[in-house]
Amino acid sequence: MLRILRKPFGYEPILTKEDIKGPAKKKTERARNWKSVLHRIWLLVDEQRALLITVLALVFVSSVLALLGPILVGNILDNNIIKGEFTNLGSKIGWLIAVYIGLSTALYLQNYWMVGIAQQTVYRLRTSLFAHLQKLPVTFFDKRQHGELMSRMTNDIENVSQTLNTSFIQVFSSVLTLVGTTAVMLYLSPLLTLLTMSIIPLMFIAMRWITRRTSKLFKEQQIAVGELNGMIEETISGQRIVKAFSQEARVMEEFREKSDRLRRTGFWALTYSGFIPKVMNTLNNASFAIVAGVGGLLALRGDGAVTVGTIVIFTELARQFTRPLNDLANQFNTVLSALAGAERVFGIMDEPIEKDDATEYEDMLLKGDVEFRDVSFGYAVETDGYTIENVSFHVKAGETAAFVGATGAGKTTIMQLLARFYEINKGEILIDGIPIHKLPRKTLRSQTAFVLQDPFLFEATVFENIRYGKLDATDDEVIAAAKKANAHNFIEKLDEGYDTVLTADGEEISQGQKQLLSIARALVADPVLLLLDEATSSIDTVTELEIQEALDRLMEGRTSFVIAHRLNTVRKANTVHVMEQGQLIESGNQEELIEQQGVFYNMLRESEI
Ligand SMILES: Nc1ncnc2c1ncn2[C@@H]1O[C@H](COP(=O)(O)OP(=O)(O)OP(=O)(O)O)[C@@H](O)[C@H]1O
Repeated sequence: MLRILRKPFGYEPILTKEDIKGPAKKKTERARNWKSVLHRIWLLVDEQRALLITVLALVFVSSVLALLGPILVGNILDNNIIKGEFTNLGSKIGWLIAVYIGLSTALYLQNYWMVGIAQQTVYRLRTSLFAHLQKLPVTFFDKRQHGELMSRMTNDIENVSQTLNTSFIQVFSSVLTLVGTTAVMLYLSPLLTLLTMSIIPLMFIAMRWITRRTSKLFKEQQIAVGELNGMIEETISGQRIVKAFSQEARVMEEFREKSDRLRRTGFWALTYSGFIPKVMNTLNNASFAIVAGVGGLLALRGDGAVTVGTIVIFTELARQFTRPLNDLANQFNTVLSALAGAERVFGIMDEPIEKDDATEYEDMLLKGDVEFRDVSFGYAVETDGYTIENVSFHVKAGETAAFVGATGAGKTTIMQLLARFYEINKGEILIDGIPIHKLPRKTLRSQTAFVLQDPFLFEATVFENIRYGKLDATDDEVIAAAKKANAHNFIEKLDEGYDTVLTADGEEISQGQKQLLSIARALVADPVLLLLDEATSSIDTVTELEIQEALDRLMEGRTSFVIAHRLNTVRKANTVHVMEQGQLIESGNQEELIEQQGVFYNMLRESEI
């Protein structure tokens, strides 16, 4: 456990060292190949490269002007004020004003252009990543957590954006300023340079001392923020459960505890980090005092090695010297983590996309005759073996095939193979006699519709949600489909009818109504092949009948594959296929299967359908 930092504010050790530091390998978050990352960002800058080079030139100009200012001031002091020589003072002051106006203009322009370049580059990066995500196969999404992908899309891109916006210029100008300042200082007085620099090790020691403490505390604060946010999200989305189980008081207590933990960590993290500018200031002042004191003594000696002007230039340059050091130290981690983020983004953009090499049947209008011939498939064959094995069946155009079997038997897998979400390992799937891998996915999917158990709704109007199946459908077509799907009546009763905006989880409508919307969506799409996962959730009898009727209308004239949970559906199907552990163990129409007195017969008897 952590050592107790201090007691007075009730600070107590909360997390173990491992909690705060995290697993060792997570600590160094660096790009493996930063050169290639930089090169790819350079490519993304695209037609703005000339502007970027102009910005870099401006950074150079501003760094030089920032050095020139104090040098001119020193010169005026030594050669004009002290000597009482005022003839060229006016022109020198004119130059001084010009230098500072030039500096401000260069700084303004470099920031203005850099922000533009950064935003445009990040826009390109974000758009390319999103476009690439759309082309990736389902297998890619299987392997990754959605949260991780969301983080690529948001956090990583935001990091790159921040770095391009500010860090890029800052790092470049800091390096230039450091080099320039050191050179001028060394030229003017090596001794005073040494004295100015003597403060740097002290600064590093002080910074290290503070950051060692703050980084732990900030991590702890981050964890506390994460926990608090997680809890808030959970409580808001689970509000009903909280209320139903009367957990309000306990939830409030837990919230107070978490919020208090955040308060305590926040207090110490900010207190310690607040020391940084104070310590830097003190050390800067010390450096100022040393240079002024020693420089003054040297100037008094009057041998001309150090003049009053030199001291003024030095104190000004010393101030300029610590700022870039500070900036570089601050930017170091930001730049590293942005590069690592960019590398992760590029990693996704390098993932192979789902290619449609076959173009032969691009414009093919399907009839809907489907045949599986000894099809075997596994999600990860090498490690887990086949999920479905040697499956064969034939569904003629316009017929309905029902699939039944225990959970995990492989019914959904058959549907996914039909939509070509995955490629089969053995055997053949023929659609209208054409092997499925020769049919472009777009051709196949544009003539296929899914009606899922838990229909997915978008945060959009009812119109838009139904039109998702065919984007160019007219309002009249949508309404006709809704009527056919028995959805029209309930839609009319919604506050704004077809213009009512639904939320993503469709809270304002019932489960059954969601099903009706999803049937309307499929009707608008007017597919040849219909893949249907019948809902298992119990729905009131009236809605159930409406759904049945809507489904009958939807299935009419199409080849339908139904994962069936209702006897009624099985009864209407032309063929019923019973699956068990990835194999088709019985096939036939209902009467034949009952006659066989096999698995299907037993399922019926035990009311499993
Ligand atoms: N994307 C996937 N990656 C790896 N394995 C998967 C994937 N999808 C399904 N599986 C596995 O394949 C097997 C068959 O699953 P499938 O969803 O086809 O069964 P099911 O008969 O449709 O079951 P249910 O009625 O519960 O939906 C299961 O063991 C499941 O864990």
